[in-house]
Amino acid sequence: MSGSTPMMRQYLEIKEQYPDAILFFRLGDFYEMFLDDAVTASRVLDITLTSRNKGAAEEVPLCGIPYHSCQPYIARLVEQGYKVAICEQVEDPKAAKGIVRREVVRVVSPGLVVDTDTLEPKENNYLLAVAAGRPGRFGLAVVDITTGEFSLTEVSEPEGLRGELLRFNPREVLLATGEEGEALRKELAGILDGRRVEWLPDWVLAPDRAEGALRAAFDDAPLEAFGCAGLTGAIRAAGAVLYYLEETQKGLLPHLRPPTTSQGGDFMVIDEATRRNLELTATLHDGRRKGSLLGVLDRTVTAMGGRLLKHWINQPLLRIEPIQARHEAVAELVERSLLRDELRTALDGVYDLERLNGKISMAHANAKDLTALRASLERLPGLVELLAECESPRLIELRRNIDPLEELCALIAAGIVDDPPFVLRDGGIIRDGFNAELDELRAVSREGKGWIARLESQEKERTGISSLKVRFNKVFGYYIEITRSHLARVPEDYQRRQTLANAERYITPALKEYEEKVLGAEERLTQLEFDLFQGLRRQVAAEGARIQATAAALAELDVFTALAELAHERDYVRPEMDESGDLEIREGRHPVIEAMSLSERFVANDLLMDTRENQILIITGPNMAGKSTFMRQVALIVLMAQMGSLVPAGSARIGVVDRIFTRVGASDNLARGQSTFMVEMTEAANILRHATPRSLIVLDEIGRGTSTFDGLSIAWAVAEYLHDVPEVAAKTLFATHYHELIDLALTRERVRNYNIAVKEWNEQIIFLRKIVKGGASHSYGIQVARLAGLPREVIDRAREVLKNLESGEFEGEGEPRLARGKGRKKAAASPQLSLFESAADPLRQRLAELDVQCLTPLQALNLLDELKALV
Ligand SMILES: Nc1ncnc2c1ncn2[C@@H]1O[C@H](COP(=O)(O)OP(=O)(O)OP(=O)(O)O)[C@@H](O)[C@H]1O
Repeated sequence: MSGSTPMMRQYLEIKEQYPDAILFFRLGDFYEMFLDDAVTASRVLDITLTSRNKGAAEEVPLCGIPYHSCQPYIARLVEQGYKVAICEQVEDPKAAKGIVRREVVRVVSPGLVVDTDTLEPKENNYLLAVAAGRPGRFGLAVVDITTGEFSLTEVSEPEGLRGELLRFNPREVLLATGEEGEALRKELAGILDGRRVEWLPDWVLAPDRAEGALRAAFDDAPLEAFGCAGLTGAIRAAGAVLYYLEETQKGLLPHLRPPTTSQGGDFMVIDEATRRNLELTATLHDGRRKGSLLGVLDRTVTAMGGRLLKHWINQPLLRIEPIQARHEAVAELVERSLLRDELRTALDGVYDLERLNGKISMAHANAKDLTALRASLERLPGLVELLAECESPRLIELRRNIDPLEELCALIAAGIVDDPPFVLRDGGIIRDGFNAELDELRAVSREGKGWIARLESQEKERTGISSLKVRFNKVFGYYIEITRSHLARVPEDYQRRQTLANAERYITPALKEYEEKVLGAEERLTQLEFDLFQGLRRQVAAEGARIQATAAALAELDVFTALAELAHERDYVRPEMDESGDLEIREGRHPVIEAMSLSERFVANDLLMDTRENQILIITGPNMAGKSTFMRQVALIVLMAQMGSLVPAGSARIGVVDRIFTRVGASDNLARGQSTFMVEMTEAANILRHATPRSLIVLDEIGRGTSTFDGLSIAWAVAEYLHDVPEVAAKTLFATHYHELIDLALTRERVRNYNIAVKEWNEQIIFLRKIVKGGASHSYGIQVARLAGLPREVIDRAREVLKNLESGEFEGEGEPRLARGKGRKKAAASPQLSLFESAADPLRQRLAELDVQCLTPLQALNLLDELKALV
C-alpha cells in the first residue's frame, strides 16, 4: 500500500530486514521514521507525528529528527529498551541516478551504545550471551564494545549463572530461540527484568559454527589461546556475541580484545543472594552505588580505575600470592603519602583511555577526543618517573607496563590544534605546519580574505560613500552593498546583481576573482583537513593494543592509590593471609556503617573462627543489638582482604575463603513465583549443597519465615548438618532469636555461643554493641517494640502472653524441652537430644531407619514434613 513511490519501496525493503528495530531513514538533513516506527518514536521522543499524503487513502504516519542532533534521541530510545537501526545515504545524492542508495550502517541497542557521553563513566556497559554447555553447565560471553573487553566464563550451576549475570549486570542479554533459550529465560526469571533480551536464531550457536567464528575473529588462533578449549557453553556464547556484533556493527570491532576465560576455581564464588545481601556494588533498597561497599571504597580518580575496582570487588582472589602482591602495593602507597598524592594528581588528568581507544578504532572519535588522548599521554612520563621510586613488585611491574607512547603523543601534538572544534567538517582542526598543501591553501584563503577586507575601505574612499559595505552570502558570494540614497555615486565598473527595497548589490570582476580563490581554497581546505584528520586517527588506531595495555596499567595504579588513600584515611590495616582456614580479626569494623554519620560511635569487635574449635558461632542478642552488622562486617572484611584491599580492623589474619554464602533477612523473590519461606529454604539448600570447609557462611535468622517450631527445627537441623558433615563443615556465623539453639553447644564440640551485650535500665535497654561470649537469655523483643512506639496496652498484653509462653517452654526441672532427648545418630558420645521426645512409636521407627548421610537437603526438608505429619 505505502510502497507506491520508489523511496517508500526502498524504505520498506530495508525495514523488512530490521523488523524489531526502529529504522532511522536518512533523507537529506533528517532521519525520518515511518508507519509504526513513527508512532512509537513520536510517543517515546515526544516529537510531532505528521503524515505523508495527508488525507489521502495512502496516508503514511511520519516523524523526523535533524541528523546533526540525533544522539540524544537515539540515547532516549535505547534507554527505553528499543533498538535503533541507522540507515544512511551511501552515495552522493548529486551523483545518484534515480533514488539514492541507502544502507543500514549501524544498529544501536542497550548493549551496543558507543556514544560514551550517555554512559556512566565508572560502569561498564555489557552485552552478555548465555548458552548451555555440556550437561549441567552454562557458558557466558561478555563484551563491552566501548572498551573492547571480551571475556568468557563457564559455571556449573543455575545459582552460579544467576550470580554471574548479577555480577556483570548487562543491559542486554542474547539468547537462542527455541527450547534452549526458553529454558534459560525461565532459569533467569526475575534477573532479566529491565534488560533487553535479543533472540538469535539457534544455528548461530551451533558449536562448530561458533568455534569457527571465534577463531576467525582473532587471526585463527587456537581455542587454547583463549583458555576455552572444551568449554562448549562458553564457545557457543562467544559465537552468539560475535554474530550479533557483526550484524549490528557491520564488521567486527578492531579494538575487541581476544577473550580471556575464567572458570570456577579462579575467583571466590559469590552467589546471587550473597551479592545482593552484602550490598557489594548496589544497595538493597534502591539499587544505587552510594551506600554500597563500592560506594565507600571508590576513591579512584579515573573512569578506568572505577570500573576495575568494581571488577575486583566482584571477583575476590583465591591464591595467596597475587592477594599479597596487591596488599603490598597498597601498603607501600599508604606509607608514602607524598608519592600517593603526586600519583593521584597526575592520574586525575588522565581521560578514559579505554573508551577513547574504542572510539578511535571505531572511527567515532572527533578531534577533541584526540586532544584528550594527547593530554592523557602527556601525563605518562611523569607517572613512570614517580613509580621509579616504588619497591613493591606489582608497582614495578605496572611501571614496566606503562608505555609512554611518546611518538603518538608528539604526532597528535603536531597534527591537531590545542582546542579543536567538535565538528569535523568545518575545518580548524589541523595545526599550521603539519601539511604543506594545507598551509598553502590557508595562505591563499587568508590573502584573498585580506584583499576583500581591504576592499571596503578602498572603495569607500574611491566612491566617497561612507555606508558602502562588502558582504557575503551563500547565494551571491561576496558583493558590495550601497544604500539607495547613494546610488548616483556608484562607479561605472560595478555590475548590479540584486535590488532590495532600500539598497542595491553589486559585484566587480576583481572581487569575483578573489572570491573564487578564497572559496575554492576553503572547499579544498575543509576536505583536506578532514582527510588529514582521518589519516591521523587511523595512525593512532593502529597503536590500539599499546594504548589498551597502558590503560590497563593505569587503571590498576589508580585502584592501588585509591585503596591506599582510603586505608590511610580510615585507618585500615594490612591483613595477614594464610591457608590455615582461621579467621582472626581484632577490633573489626563495618566498612560502610562506620563511614555513615551515626548518632553513636561505631564499636569495634573481635572475632575468632577456625575449623577446630570455633567453627559455628551462634550469635544471640536483642533485636537492633547489631548481630547483622557484626556478621556482615566479618564477610566484608574477608572479601576486602581477598580483593586486595586493606581492612577496617586493628589487625586481621585471614585464612583464604573459597566462597561466601549469606542467608539474610527476608528477601522476597515473588518475581520467581516463590514465597518468602520458599526462597529462604532454596537459599539454605544451596548453601548446604555447595559449602566446603573453606567457605564462610552467614546465616541470619534462618527459619524465621514459618511457624516457630518448624523454623526452630530447621535451624537446628541445618546447624547440626554444617557441624557434622565433614564435606560441608564451613565456618558459620549463625544469628538467631531462637535461644534454644544455644543448647547446641552442649552437644556439638565446635559450636560456640556469643551474644551482643545490652544493659537493662529502668525497663529500657541500652545497646553496648560489644560481642561477648555466652548466649543471651532474652530477646528483649518487647522492649524494642516499645522503643518503636507500639501502644502501651499492646506492650503490656505482650508481656503477659510472653510469660505464659515461657512457662510452657521449660519442663519441671527448668530444662528447656529442646535440650533433652536422642539427637542425631552421629553424636553418640554426647548427651542425647531429641526434638521429638513425646512422639509416638511410628515416628521413632521412622527415625531409627534413617540414614542421615544419604539425605539431600531437599529430602531432609520433605522428611521433616513427613515427620511432622506423623506427630
Ligand atoms: N558495632 C556497632 N557500633 C555502632 N552501631 C552499631 C553497631 N552495630 C550495629 N549498630 C547500629 O545498630 C543498628 C542495628 O543493627 P543490626 O541491624 O545489626 O541489629 P540486629 O541485631 O541484626 O537486629 P535484628 O535482630 O532486629 O535484625 C545498625 O543499623 C547500626 O546503626
